[in-house]
Amino acid sequence: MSELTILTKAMFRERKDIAIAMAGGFVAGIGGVSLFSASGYLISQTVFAPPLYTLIVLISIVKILGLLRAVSRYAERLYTHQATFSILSRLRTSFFAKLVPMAPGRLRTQRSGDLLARIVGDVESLQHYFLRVAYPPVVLVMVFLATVLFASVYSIWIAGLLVLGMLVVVFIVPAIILQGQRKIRGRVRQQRAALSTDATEMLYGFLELKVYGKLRKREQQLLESSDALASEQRAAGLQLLNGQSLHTFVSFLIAWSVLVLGGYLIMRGSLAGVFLAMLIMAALTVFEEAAAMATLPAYKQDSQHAAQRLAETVQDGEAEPRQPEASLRSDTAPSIELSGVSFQYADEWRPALRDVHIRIPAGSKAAIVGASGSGKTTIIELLLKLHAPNEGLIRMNDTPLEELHEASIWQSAAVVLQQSHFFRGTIRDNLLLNGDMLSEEELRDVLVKAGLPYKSLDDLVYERGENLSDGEKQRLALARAMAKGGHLWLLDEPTSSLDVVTEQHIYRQLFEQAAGDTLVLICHRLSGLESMDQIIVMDQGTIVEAGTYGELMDKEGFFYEMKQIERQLIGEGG
Ligand SMILES: Nc1ncnc2c1ncn2[C@@H]1O[C@H](COP(=O)(O)OP(=O)(O)OP(=O)(O)O)[C@@H](O)[C@H]1O
Repeated sequence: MSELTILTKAMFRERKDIAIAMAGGFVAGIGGVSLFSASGYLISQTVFAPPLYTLIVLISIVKILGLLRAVSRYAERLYTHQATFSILSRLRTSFFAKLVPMAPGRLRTQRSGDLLARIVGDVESLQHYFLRVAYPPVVLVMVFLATVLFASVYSIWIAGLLVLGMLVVVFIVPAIILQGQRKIRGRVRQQRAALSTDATEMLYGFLELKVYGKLRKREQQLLESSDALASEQRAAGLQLLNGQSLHTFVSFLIAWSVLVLGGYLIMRGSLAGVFLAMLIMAALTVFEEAAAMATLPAYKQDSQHAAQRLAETVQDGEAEPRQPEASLRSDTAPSIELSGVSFQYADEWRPALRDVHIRIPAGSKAAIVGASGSGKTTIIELLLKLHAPNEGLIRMNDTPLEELHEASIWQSAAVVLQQSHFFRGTIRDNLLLNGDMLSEEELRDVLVKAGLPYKSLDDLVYERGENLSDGEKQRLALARAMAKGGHLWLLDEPTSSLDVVTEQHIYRQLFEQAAGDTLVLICHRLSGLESMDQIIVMDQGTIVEAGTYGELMDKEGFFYEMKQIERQLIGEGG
């Protein structure tokens, strides 16, 4: 139950609304019982032709009780829902707050469709915990006890029968339903996760599936997943209906038992006959109030499982690191030093980086080149503190990275990652991710510098930048970094989809803006690296060469070889 602690805490914060809701629920509950009991009594009384004023008083009481029940039920609904939505918003913010720091690490390893279902569905299903699991039994027991107390005034036996009925509907029937729901709900959740993964994959991979002629097969698979989910849901629904029927059966059984017992007590002379209808009506109404107990197990199962999965999502991941106080100075270009850095991704069998030593003086420009998979991106991710090295030390401005608050690094850095994400909105929205206060003029200027002079700030960007070419996406990502600025530039293959002419134009603008800043550029193309202060050549997680362009060419080593191959490929000659 520890996963539900966060829920309990959120509920505690809404204690005022919950207390009002409970008061409302209690008054509505006993109002209902009193209303129907009074009606039963009124009907019985009419047989004795009582004086008119007695009937008037009784009818007025019935009317007042009806009104009281309606008003208090309204208050109960209003406050329970108010509390539920507040709890839900607290849960969402607390869950997302925990999720954000782990985004680069843990979230990448999860199936995105299933994760999406978890984040949205599981948080939503927690809203039922208060409304359908924690709240109803408390109010119900209060109403039951009040009814039992009321019944005991007339007959201790009938009161005892009601207690017995209460125990059965509050504990035994839900326990039976829970037993059945446990298995079925587990299967429903599995199928739902499978369906959302299949749907997400089909949505994202639609074009590839179509081109490779696999769309039909995937559609079939999706339909099968959907049918399987529907059939499990049907089974769960049926089981729940059976549970509700059992509940209704027990309720009627108790009401009939009250009738039989009441008849017996009347015959024995220990109960006045005029009260029998009242007691039967009280029994029927109080069990009707208990209808929520039949659906409670299903909601309990769902909320408990949702809380457990959410807790797993945020707890099993890389532990949220406690952020140190020190900040990277954002007003000057930082120096960078990696000494003996090794790093291995969690589920990988070989290290991505092995004993890497790099020194990038403040304000200098370094290019990292090397074969695909040689660990270049990993270096940028380590510099951004998205992961921590397994061995060795990374320093910025001579301060170890673990002593620097990660947000201060992100704030100082202008970053272009290999895959940038674009949001639905306009070019302007996508440029101003940080809400930076740049004028229209400055934003347009940035677009021109990044090689997008033909784009307007109001041009629409579809979800994930679907309406942009790969080259446009890269230029928009560069424009975003330029708009943000900073004294540390971390650029991971920012121009790999661009033609050489556009690339050179952008580099000129970029280097002009970054003059005096520290810049790390990962690139595959080796042209234009002459101006870099150092070039680091990587292979299989290690540095095989480092030096200026001239030094590396003179050395005729790894870089020289790569350059020769590139020249042959593009027919540059000489
Ligand atoms: N998130 C990850 N989880 C597990 N392994 C990873 C992850 N990212 C990268 N790797 C592995 O780490 C190694 C280095 O990857 P990295 O992305 O740093 O290479 P790279 O030199 O930037 O490659 P490329 O030029 O293709 O972008 C590769 O073997 C890769 O499979």
